[in-house]
Amino acid sequence: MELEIATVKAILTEHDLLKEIKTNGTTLNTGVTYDSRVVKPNDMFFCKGNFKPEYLSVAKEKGATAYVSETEYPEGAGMTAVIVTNVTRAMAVLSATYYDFPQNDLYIIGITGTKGKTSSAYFTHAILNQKYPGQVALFSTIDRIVGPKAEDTFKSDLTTPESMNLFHDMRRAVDNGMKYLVMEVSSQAYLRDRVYGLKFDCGIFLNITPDHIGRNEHKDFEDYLHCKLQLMVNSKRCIIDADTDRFEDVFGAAKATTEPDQIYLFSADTEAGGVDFNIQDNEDDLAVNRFTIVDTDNSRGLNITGDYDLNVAGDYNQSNATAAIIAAGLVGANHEDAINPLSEIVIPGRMEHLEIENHGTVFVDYAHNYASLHALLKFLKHQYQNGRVIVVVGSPGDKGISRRAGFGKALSEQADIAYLTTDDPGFEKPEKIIKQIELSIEPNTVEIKEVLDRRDAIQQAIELSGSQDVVVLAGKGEDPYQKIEGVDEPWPTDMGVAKEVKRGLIYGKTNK
Ligand SMILES: CC(=O)N[C@H]1[C@@H](OP(=O)(O)OP(=O)(O)OC[C@H]2O[C@@H](n3ccc(=O)[nH]c3=O)[C@H](O)[C@@H]2O)O[C@H](CO)[C@@H](O)[C@@H]1O[C@H](C)C(=O)N[C@@H](C)C(=O)N[C@H](CCC(=O)O)C(=O)O
Ligand SMILES: Nc1ncnc2c1ncn2[C@@H]1O[C@H](COP(=O)(O)OP(=O)(O)OP(=O)(O)O)[C@@H](O)[C@H]1O
Repeated sequence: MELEIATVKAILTEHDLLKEIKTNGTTLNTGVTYDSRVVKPNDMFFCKGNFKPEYLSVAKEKGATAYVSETEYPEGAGMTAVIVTNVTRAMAVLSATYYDFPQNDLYIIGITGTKGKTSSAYFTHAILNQKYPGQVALFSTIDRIVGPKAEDTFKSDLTTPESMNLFHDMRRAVDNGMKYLVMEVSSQAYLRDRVYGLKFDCGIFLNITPDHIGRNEHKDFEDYLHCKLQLMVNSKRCIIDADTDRFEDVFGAAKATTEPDQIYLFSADTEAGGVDFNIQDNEDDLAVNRFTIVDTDNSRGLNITGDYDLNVAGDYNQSNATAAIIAAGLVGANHEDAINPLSEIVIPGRMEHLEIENHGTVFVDYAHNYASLHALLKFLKHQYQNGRVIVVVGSPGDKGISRRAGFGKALSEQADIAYLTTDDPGFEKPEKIIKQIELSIEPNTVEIKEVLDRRDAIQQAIELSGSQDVVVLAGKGEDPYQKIEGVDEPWPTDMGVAKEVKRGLIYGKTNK
């Protein structure tokens, strides 16, 4: 792979991003990076985000010969300086060029929504992989799959990677023979130009509720919505959950660039008119999640109507699965292709459960804002009508401030006992975060217990529970870290702790 300076000039000019190029005579770069720690000789270095000029000095020392930046730096003297109007956009278009436009060899399905992106991505991947084995890549919050071998699956750092990593991983996927890519598209991906210039073959919009507002994220809800809508604007086909808040905005964004016959709507409201597919909920308890997709408009020609059993509980997962079934249906997967993968699928950290004799059933779930915690607790409360809903939850520091009030509200509405504890406090004090959640709990609705140590909180919640109760460990899913003051402290996962407690209860000792 290489990038000629003449090509850099042409691409940046085409995208109206070039201010000037001050060349040091180098005409070709053999590598690209935005991290001085991994620079190799003759790399092109991108100065982005919370960049510090000393990183450029390090990059130069290690042999980088060109840099791309919005301003010229004395530290870059002697290097080719590519000065641009917007460095994250420049990084996106130049990364696509460097990796030789892998997107052109992939059918790309992008999924956005405040909740359900990962679940829908796993459902879509599973169905397509059944139809086209070994040809479907997945870029999700949990895993990235870029090929059929074990070494082609690895953990993700971000929901949607930085553009350079995105195109790098797409190239790997294409070289490994992948033909389809299912990827989550966070609002941050648009805010930070991670998918700038990318056209999606199919875009899915699931839902929107307030989240991701605050420092480092969106300035307000309208900005959050605006970013999410960009997936509809940039998709050739659109699938929309018609039950979403702000439906008219979402539909409007889709219609702006997509012909009506390429927009597919579905609804969990069986009475809803004007949609292409209705979801009929046949049974949604913990053992069975059974639904039927009813086609209201046979002219769409997809062979996906019929009954489905979903292995992941939660009525909201019927909507996530329907979006996935339609998306896969658009590239040839039919009802038969979808039945088995959906009836077997397991998604790490989503609705994982553990039975503990004489104590409650423990659920580990990634619910970490109002909408998801509310949906989860409402579902479980309905399932465990004779028991109590005991929730262990905290809220992360340094981001998603609105989640704190959201947790308080969801707990007030559905929980019986709440253990307020630590979850990725970052540079904030967990006791302060806990107080903020507590202040949002309606008086006399929930019994509140403050237990700062998450391990203790989980243990106490399980020990307190009786056989009819449900214990919900919310927010972390299968996350193996606690983020504390800039350090990722290893965490045995919520399920790991629950299993330890179970062993302790069985063998008469705890493993603390
Ligand atoms: C606000 C935000 O999105 N920031 C992302 C962004 O940060 P940044 O560009 O400022 O980078 P930085 O890590 O502060 O460092 C500045 C630059 O200096 C470079 N550097 C740094 C140190 C050094 O020694 N040398 C060096 O060159 C870095 O490589 C970087 O290019 O680029 C970094 C990668 O370069 C990301 O890790 C970082 O994500 C942070 C950690 C983050 O938490 N992002 C969240 C908000 C996020 O993106 N979430 C969404 C949504 C998830 C959801 O829907 O739930 C996601 O898509 O994951
Ligand atoms: N459609 C939905 N509506 C409401 N809640 C949902 C929905 N889908 C999933 N959830 C809840 O949200 C949690 C997270 O789901 P999932 O990981 O699929 O969403 P996500 O959009 O990828 O989340 P995030 O952006 O936080 O990574 C689930 O564990 C479940 O509790």
